[in-house]
Amino acid sequence: MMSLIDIDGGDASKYRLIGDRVLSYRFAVPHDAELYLGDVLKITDSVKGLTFFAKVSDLLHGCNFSDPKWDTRPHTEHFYGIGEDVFILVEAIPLGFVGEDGVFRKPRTIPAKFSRVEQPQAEDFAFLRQVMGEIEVGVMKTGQGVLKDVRVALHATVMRQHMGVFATTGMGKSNFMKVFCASCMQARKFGLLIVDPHGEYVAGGRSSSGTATQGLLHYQAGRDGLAVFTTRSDSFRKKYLLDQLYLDYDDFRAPDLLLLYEHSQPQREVVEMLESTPGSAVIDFFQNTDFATFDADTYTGRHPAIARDLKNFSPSTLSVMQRRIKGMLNRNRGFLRERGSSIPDIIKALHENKVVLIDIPGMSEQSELFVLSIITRMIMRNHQGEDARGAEEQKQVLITIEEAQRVLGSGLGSTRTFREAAMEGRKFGVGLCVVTQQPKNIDARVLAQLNTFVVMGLSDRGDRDIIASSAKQDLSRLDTEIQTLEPGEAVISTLGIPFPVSTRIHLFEEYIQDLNGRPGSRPIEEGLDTSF
Ligand SMILES: Nc1ncnc2c1ncn2[C@@H]1O[C@H](COP(=O)(O)OP(=O)(O)OP(=O)(O)O)[C@@H](O)[C@H]1O
Repeated sequence: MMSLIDIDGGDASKYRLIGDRVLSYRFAVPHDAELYLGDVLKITDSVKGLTFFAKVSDLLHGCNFSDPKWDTRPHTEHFYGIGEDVFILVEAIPLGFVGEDGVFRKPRTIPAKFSRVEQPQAEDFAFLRQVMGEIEVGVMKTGQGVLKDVRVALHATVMRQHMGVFATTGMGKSNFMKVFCASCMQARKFGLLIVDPHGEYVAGGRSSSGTATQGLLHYQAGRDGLAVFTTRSDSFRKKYLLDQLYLDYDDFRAPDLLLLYEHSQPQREVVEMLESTPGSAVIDFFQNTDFATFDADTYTGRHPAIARDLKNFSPSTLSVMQRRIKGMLNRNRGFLRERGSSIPDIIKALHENKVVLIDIPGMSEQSELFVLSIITRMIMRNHQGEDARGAEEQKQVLITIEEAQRVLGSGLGSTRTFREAAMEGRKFGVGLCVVTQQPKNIDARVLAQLNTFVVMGLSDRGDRDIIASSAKQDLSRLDTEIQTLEPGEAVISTLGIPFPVSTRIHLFEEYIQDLNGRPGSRPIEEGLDTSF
């Protein structure tokens, strides 16, 4: 019979590894030991001289008695007592191991039988720290607490390989995105584009639970890493030294209309026909043509080529398109004008590795997608052009798409621009940050392209299953943990970190206070007062 009496005696650990295989460990601990799901433990294999790390994935009651009903018989306690034959069996998932060279590696071997299992000490955290990248988002979580010394940071170089952020509403997605932005402003490793129709990223607002939040401008020490293009009033812009957002007619292409309206087959064909015609020509043609009398053969206006292309379409189809273009101009008149666009400045700021915030508070969902679609297309064209010209250094840009199921769903090709970015972007240094509450409504081919998964509490089993099957690391055994995540907690699976890491995301306000707290940093108001 197995004995749990420790051969080392005294205060030595009674935790000893008894099994099981390369990808799953099992060990027994005393029946009254306090361990929690998600606890990170250290396993010292003194035979091979290796130190393993593992995370508790399950806890079960165990005993050495052959009588299966021992614990339900009357007076059980009286007969047996709760001694060392009654214990807790712990199952754990390996994270990796460190050899004598001090390098952290994926778990490809098994610790020796009866290796000592214990809580890691401060000096052990160096091993976990060495696998982290530059874009800090939180600290490593363990069971009930956190490992304050192990900051979780994503690797900047893998961002072009697309990231997904998955969270049910209220789980802390907005907070995560702001923390991510602040770290990008600090690290300046790639350009990050984010379009905000709610006006909450610039100077804060209210969280989903009603508490006041701060914005990216409050991270005063990182201000050089932020460029804001906004549709807000002159006074707001001047106060915070922001740029005004403009798009011009030539930024527009007919397929952008597909995001704004449902299209019939003939209308779709009109859009496709005009796909590569400059937006200014398309707008001018539709603004100045009377489709009640339009005849391509006798057309004498400024755009004979367009007239020829549209020769075979019915006047009613063309009239509908005319109304839509008028509606599009009306809807977006806050930033869309005939000539003069912010796009070159936006791309320049992205290539200076800044966070570029497009702040369009109060705009409709259609306007948000319209702006995002145009900027995404312009970035893709710019990067494809640079690639063709054989530019020496490839710039990296990450484009955020919030509520991504709207444009990356499995439906019709209404979102070609985004699909193209998802499928081919990485070749040109363009990554997508796909944010959604409903991963199961995202096209599976797009999910398969994502290499970083930030999972923040998904209540729907279908959503969790789809994430587990799409992630490059095995998340299926973390299902219980994902189900029980609290707001602000995440399981992150990413390239460069050899295991899925449970993370307590920083609270944005505390994080920027920490970042701002360096000598020389000033509060936001002070910075503004001295600007004028
Ligand atoms: N890392 C964190 N630490 C502590 N509290 C957090 C953290 N993240 C979020 N919270 C709290 O959880 C609440 C919801 O956060 P947040 O507004 O970011 O959620 P959300 O997922 O963006 O919600 P919605 O989808 O409705 O916008 C807020 O009150 C916030 O303060």
